[in-house]
Amino acid sequence: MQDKVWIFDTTLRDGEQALKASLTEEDKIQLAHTISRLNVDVMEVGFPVSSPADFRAVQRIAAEVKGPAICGLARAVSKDIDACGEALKGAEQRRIHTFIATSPLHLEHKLRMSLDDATNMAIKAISQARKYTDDVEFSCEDAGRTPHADLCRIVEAAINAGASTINLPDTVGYVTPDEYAAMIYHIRNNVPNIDKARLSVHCHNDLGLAVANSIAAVQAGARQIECTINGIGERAGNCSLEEVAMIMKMRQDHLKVHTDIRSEEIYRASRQVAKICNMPVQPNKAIVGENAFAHSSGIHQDGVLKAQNTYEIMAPETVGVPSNQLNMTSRSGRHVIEHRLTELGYQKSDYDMDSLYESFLALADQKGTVYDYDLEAMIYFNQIKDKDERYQLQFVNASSNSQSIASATVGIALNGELKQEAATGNGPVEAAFVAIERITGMAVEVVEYNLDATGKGASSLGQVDIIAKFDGKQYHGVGLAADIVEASVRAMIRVYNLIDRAQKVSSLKQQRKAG
Ligand SMILES: CC(=O)SCCNC(=O)CCNC(=O)[C@H](O)C(C)(C)COP(=O)(O)OP(=O)(O)OC[C@H]1O[C@@H](n2cnc3c(N)ncnc32)[C@H](O)[C@@H]1OP(=O)(O)O
Ligand SMILES: CC(C)C(=O)C(=O)O
Ligand SMILES: [Mg+2]
Repeated sequence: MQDKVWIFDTTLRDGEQALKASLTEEDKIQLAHTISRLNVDVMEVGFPVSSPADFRAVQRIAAEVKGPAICGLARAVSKDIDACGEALKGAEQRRIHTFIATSPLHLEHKLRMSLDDATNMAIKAISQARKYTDDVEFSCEDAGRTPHADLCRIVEAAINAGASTINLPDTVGYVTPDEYAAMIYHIRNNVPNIDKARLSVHCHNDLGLAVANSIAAVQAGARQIECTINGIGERAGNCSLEEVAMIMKMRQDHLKVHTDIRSEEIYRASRQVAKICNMPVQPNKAIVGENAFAHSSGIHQDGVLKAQNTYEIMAPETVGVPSNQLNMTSRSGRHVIEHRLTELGYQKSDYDMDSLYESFLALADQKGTVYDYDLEAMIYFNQIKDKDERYQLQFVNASSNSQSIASATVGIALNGELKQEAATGNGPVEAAFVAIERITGMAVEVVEYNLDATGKGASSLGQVDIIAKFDGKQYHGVGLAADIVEASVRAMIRVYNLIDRAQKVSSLKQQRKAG
């Protein structure tokens, strides 16, 4: 039987500490339900003494969220322990987590006390916490920079006072994996009552080692990892839950431990945390980043199409990602194009791959990603010529000020004939879009609108990216101009031209079927 490693999620405590705006009570409740679906063992959900709102949030989660033990954080101070104990009263399983710093640096400069004083405060706090629950965790803050002998003294005293979990945090993300493992071994071998407690680790990512340190600690005998979804937390963040959980799942053969995490819930939880916490996930983030299961180069795509595990060590579905993604770019090869066209219902006899690939590369070099509708257009028109576009921008005039609604006039050459319309809106971009809608007679739904500066300083160009929906399909338009309204209008006109081309492709397809 393999050992279980407990997963202690602290997204709603340490993770929340890093946010620009604290989470509301409702946000916390929603996320607490999501985190409990991951089947974590313990959820640290706040610091009840810190504010009335945090006290209420912890109290509500304790009453409403079933499954994991609900935990609150408290300094080794009487009023913190009472606040924590009171807030957790409604929980089926409750844990009080109390802590005090033990490193010489923190003792001297922050707490301004000796290790003996800190030890006495810890003993008092743990004994007080035990009046509320049998499940008390004690942390030696900044353990990573604390001499091993000092850690042994305070840990032994904490266990004698009634702590059943001992956490040794690398609070400032300073230590290396071998040093961290050595610390865990030292504590296991030199604290006489250590068998009465579970050893826990809590790593920060200042040097990018939080996950590696946590795994090294597990290999040295730690049996609880403290972590957060997407690795959010103070400064560079905490150890990421999804990464350690998947390391222990995918490398059980080597690590010989397991967790109870329901990995299929990971992606959903990650997206909710990113959204509610307003902390986007970087695209290349392991496990949950947008590119974690995306393949963009021809050799990789060919490999994955032949056998998925050539370039995927885990199936995307294992972490709740619906499927992998094969991006078509100028680094793609013929195999992926053929595969995509087969998925779209084409047979090899419908196109000449060599000439299609040539057009594909030309387009991919020009615009980056090639979409399905581009491929189809290439089949029907062989190549895409901008001069054939139905809608060509002639001019845009927009005016706005802080006191009245904005207005815009747009002129578009439609099959060579100038059409112009004026409209108003909440801002000049909206007004211009309404004017375009009037000219084209078609309403599109803007799903995403992104504005970026290309270049430096005030002379930089505005780049607008629009994802718009029309008739169930999505279209991507990009516009670049010194004026951001013009960039927006150019991006939108691109969308209308893509819709026009898709409509032409679809009527050609029907004619071909009929004839
Ligand atoms: C490593 C970590 O992540 S620890 C958790 C960090 N999280 C937070 O700090 C979020 C919640 N914190 C808060 O709301 C506030 O800081 C409070 C309510 C805890 C305290 O607020 P204040 O009383 O105004 O104190 P302030 O935050 O300015 O200073 C902290 C005080 O706690 C002391 N302290 C710090 N850690 C501990 C501890 N573990 N045990 C006892 N006292 C401690 C400090 O020495 C300082 O004491 P001093 O006032 O005697 O100098
Ligand atoms: C409170 C403790 C566990 C902490 O967050 C840290 O040391 O980083
Ligand atoms: Mg921390």
